[in-house]
Amino acid sequence: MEIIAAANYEEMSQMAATFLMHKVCNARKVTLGLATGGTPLGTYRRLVKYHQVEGISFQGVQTFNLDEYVGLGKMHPGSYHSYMETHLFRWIDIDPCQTHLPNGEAVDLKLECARYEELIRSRGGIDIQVLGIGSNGHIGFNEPGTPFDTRTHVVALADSTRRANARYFSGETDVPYQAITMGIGTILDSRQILLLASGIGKAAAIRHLIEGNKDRQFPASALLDHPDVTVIVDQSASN
Ligand SMILES: O=P(O)(O)OC[C@H]1O[C@](O)(CO)[C@@H](O)[C@@H]1O
Repeated sequence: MEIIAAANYEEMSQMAATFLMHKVCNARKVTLGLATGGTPLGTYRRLVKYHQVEGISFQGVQTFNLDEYVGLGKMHPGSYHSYMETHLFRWIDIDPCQTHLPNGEAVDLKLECARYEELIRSRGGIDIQVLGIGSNGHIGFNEPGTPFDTRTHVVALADSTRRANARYFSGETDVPYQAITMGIGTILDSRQILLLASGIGKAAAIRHLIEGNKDRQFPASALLDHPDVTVIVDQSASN
């Protein structure tokens, strides 16, 4: 695991965008695994700039997002479909047929998880998976206690996660109770992983990760088994 220290959020975002652009520019086709939340927003802003200012094309890129809330329509402002459209997809020339998220409105959620898992596999797997980290160590929506070999599945969200994400809704009561998330096993299948952490609220989680003890109660520690993980942390997250 390579740990890179950035001075601040802006530098972390620039480093992450450069890392991703390197892959996009050097391969005819690339599959990115994408995350939501506050952390990757600056990275996405920079990817948009690479397209709009430098003319870099995303036509050879396909994407798979980590997760989606159960019960929210794609157009719901709190959905991750909506987040991705607002912050990235609508501003770049990516083919909409090449952007994938789980369908949180599926009638049969188990079937939807199997479909998503199979789609990732049949499309050749993920080249680089971008991850944020929850203050409790969650990756995607895999909460503490999740076995490290899980595939895409439905999860009950931890109260702390619902509280942390209430800022994207009109209040905590509006935050869904369940989500579909790639499993930890699905994430570990990615050929490369780029984990980003910013802010003092992530410092304890980053310390825990760097300590290097695998622990099911700390989902991010599953990454210790992966051969190609880069972690970019800003100064406040590395304290
Ligand atoms: O980047 P944030 O907003 O701190 O969120 C961290 C993590 O929490 C989630 O938003 C889920 O709660 C993940 O998607 C994200 O990686």
